[in-house]
Amino acid sequence: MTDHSVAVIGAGKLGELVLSGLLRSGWPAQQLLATTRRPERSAELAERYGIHVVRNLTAVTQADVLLIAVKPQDAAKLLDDFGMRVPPDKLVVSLCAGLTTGFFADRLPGGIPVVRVMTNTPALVDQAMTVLSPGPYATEEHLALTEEIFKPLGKTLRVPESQQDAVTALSGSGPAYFYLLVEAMIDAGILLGLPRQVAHELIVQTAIGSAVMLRDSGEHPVKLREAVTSPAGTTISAIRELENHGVRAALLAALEAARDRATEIATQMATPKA
Ligand SMILES: NC(=O)C1=CN([C@@H]2O[C@H](COP(=O)(O)OP(=O)(O)OC[C@H]3O[C@@H](n4cnc5c(N)ncnc54)[C@H](OP(=O)(O)O)[C@@H]3O)[C@@H](O)[C@H]2O)C=CC1
Ligand SMILES: O=C(O)[C@@H]1CCC=N1
Repeated sequence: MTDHSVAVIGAGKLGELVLSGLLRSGWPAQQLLATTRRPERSAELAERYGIHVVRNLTAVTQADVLLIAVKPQDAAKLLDDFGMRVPPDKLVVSLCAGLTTGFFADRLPGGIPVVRVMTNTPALVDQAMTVLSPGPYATEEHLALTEEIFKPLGKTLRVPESQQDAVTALSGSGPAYFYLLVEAMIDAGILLGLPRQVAHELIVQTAIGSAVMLRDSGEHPVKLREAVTSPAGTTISAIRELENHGVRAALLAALEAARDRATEIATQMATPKA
């Protein structure tokens, strides 16, 4: 276990998931700090996790690693407040969708390393997909430290920063697409006359079984789907309807829209308000 201290700057939904994961993995509470905007949120986190919730400037001064977890739209104001006062020995890790490492480097003193990270909400059950990219001044040592923070929360991968908007569209937002599919399939069970609880249990277990099989078999999804699809059987009747309704095309368009939105956020945030 590292002896580094970590501050989550803007501990909302995602920041809390990261904090709780670090505590589960044995990260000492006295090496964790959090900041929030609202005092009632600070009190809630301090009580729930026994960590120090402090002012941004205190966190920036005291912690070694600063995890920036505010909404992208709040990041410029946050950095206006303390960016230029970040001491030189800190590592800044951005969890913000869309924002580039350049956005942060422009608002920090020269030489501060910046790493861009996209993780996702299955961090809550230590099954996150966390993807890292080095930004200005980030060395192998900084990437390794970032991995040390996120590895206990699930899987980690490194990609060039140019791929991060696509990563955001796939794995960052990805849990939402699966939940939508599950929700729709449970509704279909209701349509077919099953009690809601039964439909829920069938679909959740089918989702878990399919996901574990995809991961553990290493097989291509086409092969796994073909094994379910009997000639003139039930599955192909359903698949014909999915294709007729453009589900595949809808997914391609949806993920492209998510990627484009990430890029647009960065452009909007980089442009100072007139
Ligand atoms: N939710 C998700 O699934 C994922 C989110 N992300 C990224 O994570 C980031 C956070 O998202 P999410 O957790 O959903 O959003 P939330 O709104 O839940 O969290 C943001 C937090 O930032 C706090 N905050 C805002 N301004 C300040 C400030 N000046 N000082 C201190 N704290 C501040 C807010 O405090 P308060 O509550 O007191 O107002 C809030 O708790 C975003 O950039 C998002 O793109 C990335 C991957 C997945
Ligand atoms: O919807 C969003 O913008 C954030 C980023 C990825 C997941 N949630």
